[in-house]
Amino acid sequence: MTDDNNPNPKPKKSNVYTRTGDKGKSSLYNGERRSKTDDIFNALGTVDELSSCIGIANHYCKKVENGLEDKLVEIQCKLIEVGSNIATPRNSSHTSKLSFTSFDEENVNLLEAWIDNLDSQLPPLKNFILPSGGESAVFLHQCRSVCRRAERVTVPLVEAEVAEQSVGKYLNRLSDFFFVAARYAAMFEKQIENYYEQRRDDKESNLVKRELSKQ
Ligand SMILES: Nc1ncnc2c1ncn2[C@@H]1O[C@H](COP(=O)(O)OP(=O)(O)OP(=O)(O)O)[C@@H](O)[C@H]1O
Repeated sequence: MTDDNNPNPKPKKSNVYTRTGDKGKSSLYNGERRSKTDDIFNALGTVDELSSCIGIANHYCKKVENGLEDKLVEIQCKLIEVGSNIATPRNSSHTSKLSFTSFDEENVNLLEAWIDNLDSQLPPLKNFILPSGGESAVFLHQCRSVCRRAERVTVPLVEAEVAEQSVGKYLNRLSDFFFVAARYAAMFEKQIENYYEQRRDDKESNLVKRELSKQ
């Protein structure tokens, strides 16, 4: 019997897996093979994790149409470019690959403009915020803290001139964006934001709850 007549043909092998990474090594964008324990893969993996968190946050932002949706997708695209920069060591890659994966500092300026715009609408902050404020806000806070970890694991690569400085700046500014975006999302949904307030009398709770109101 030929394959054409087989009622249950085996599906064609997927190219999702090549098995080349089974022994714990993988490829950088310049073709170099390194252990998956390398700092570069740690940073790439953390940036990828951040993008997944943004996907969750955006799922909730879309439900309420709070206006952050397009920005979050735009950031996910930029994180692909951050990953390409990290995966192409500045100090050991061909010039053509370097220029193709350069990360434009203009991306940082755009984030700053978004931060300024959102922050100008928020009430000023006097206390530490506890991640709170509804579904969109809490996932945006998670994005903020995962982003800070992505920054921590990327900084040594920037210091070693493996990744560009613009990438370090972008991740640093991005956690600030998530902070204001989380507060904005809570305000948009008229949710309660929880704050920590230091009290002298330790019988009293440190928790303060406040609804955010538009400035
Ligand atoms: N564990 C990991 N953490 C972060 N980045 C990774 C990891 N594994 C691979 N990568 C990066 O992501 C790219 C795609 O990953 P993929 O899983 O296809 O690679 P692989 O494990 O080397 O291959 P395969 O899964 O086909 O055996 C790799 O080329 C590498 O740059």
